[in-house]
Amino acid sequence: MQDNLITVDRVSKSFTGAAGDELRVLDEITLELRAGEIVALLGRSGSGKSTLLRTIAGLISPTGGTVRYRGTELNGANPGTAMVFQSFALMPWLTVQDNVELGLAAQGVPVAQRRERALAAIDLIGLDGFESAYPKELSGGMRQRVGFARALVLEPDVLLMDEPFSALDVLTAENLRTELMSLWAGQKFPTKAVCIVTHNIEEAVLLADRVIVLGANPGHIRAEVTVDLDRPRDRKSPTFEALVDRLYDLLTGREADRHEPEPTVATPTARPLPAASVGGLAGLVEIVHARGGRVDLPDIAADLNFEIDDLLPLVDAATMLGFVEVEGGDLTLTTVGKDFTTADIQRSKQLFAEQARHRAPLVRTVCRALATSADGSLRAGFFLDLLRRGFSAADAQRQLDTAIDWARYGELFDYDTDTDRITADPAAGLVPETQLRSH
Ligand SMILES: Nc1ncnc2c1ncn2[C@@H]1O[C@H](COP(=O)(O)OP(=O)(O)OP(=O)(O)O)[C@@H](O)[C@H]1O
Repeated sequence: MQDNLITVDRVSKSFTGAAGDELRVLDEITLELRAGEIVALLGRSGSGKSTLLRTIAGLISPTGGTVRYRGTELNGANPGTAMVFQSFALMPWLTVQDNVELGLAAQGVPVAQRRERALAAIDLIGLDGFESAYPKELSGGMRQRVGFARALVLEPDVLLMDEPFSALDVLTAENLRTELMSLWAGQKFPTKAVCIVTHNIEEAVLLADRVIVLGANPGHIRAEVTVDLDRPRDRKSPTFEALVDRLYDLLTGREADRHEPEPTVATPTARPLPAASVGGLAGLVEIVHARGGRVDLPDIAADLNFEIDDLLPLVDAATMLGFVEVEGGDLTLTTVGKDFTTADIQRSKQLFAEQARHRAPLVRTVCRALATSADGSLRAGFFLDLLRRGFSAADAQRQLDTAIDWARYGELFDYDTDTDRITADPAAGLVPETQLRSH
């Protein structure tokens, strides 16, 4: 049996918003990190990956449930972990050597030993000769090497990594991943397990033994997929591609066991609007049409050089509006989607408006509220206040911005910067014309 290092036991986490409202970010997460394995936490933006990783590191305390390290419940920072950050998080005024020594100094390790251990970590991670350099003198890839050395020098049982390659260019990221994997395969790697947060499916399949797929609203475990492929892994092998397809499916498909209401009846907080502009989602529908009405998602992501986080909101938006359907990693154009993309601009706007009004919960809610208003207009703050019950302030604003973008295109309503009000478009027929607010 594998040695269990960290246990996350029914962990939930809520944050308190500015208005005193509670925002649930993690919901009853249970998982184990065991010696000898690399685990990827895969999910879209906002699914709580970073919050979960920080909870494992003991930097955030859970609202419910416990995190245990070797059987002992955490009470502060997890002594068995060290973290590599996406942003590198180096001290600009310290040299490479001093940056790497920092954590050892905090642990009270004597100076001579600190030097020796830091030099070994610097050597291991390929930074030999850069000991006296300052971060600003290094390329992004070299800076992240310092990030790795600084974590590895602590010889943690579990190395935690929060999107460590996503701030690097493609080639640098690939080189660093490959090097990391060969170190992991060798005897010198000073940690027993790795847990990496990523929104990049291929990265997860490339690195991990197990991929834990997180869903959002609130963050929960959707599925766990074992990656039983020999290393080094070949991205082009059919088994690799099949796993990528499966993970795409898990990230885009509906969850049978969760009661996600249909967009036609859901409230704006139960089915948030995906962060997609009209241009973006219309572009995706156009591509699906141009490719014969059916496409493989991983293929278009690769062709367009898109990362999953860029593409999925567009897929979600097009699905919410009923323009495409998703199944098994494939996107299929619907009849209304085909009409939308082939019709003339006026008809296309009309179709968009009809779909948005019925299938985009926030657009529907705003339309209804405007219809019951005295003059077809309401303060934007009214909607923001309502949204703050289910979203953070920034997310509530983003939701309203998306609704306005969609409604403006569909000529349903618009935002008036002078008055800070949302106003029905006379053409939409939401309110009798005699009632409309005059400008
Ligand atoms: N300190 C905080 N206070 C309030 N809300 C927070 C806080 N930290 C995170 N959140 C919210 O929790 C949700 C999940 O955030 P988190 O960063 O964990 O997600 P993620 O999956 O890592 O996303 P990303 O890939 O965008 O970082 C988001 O809606 C975010 O706004």
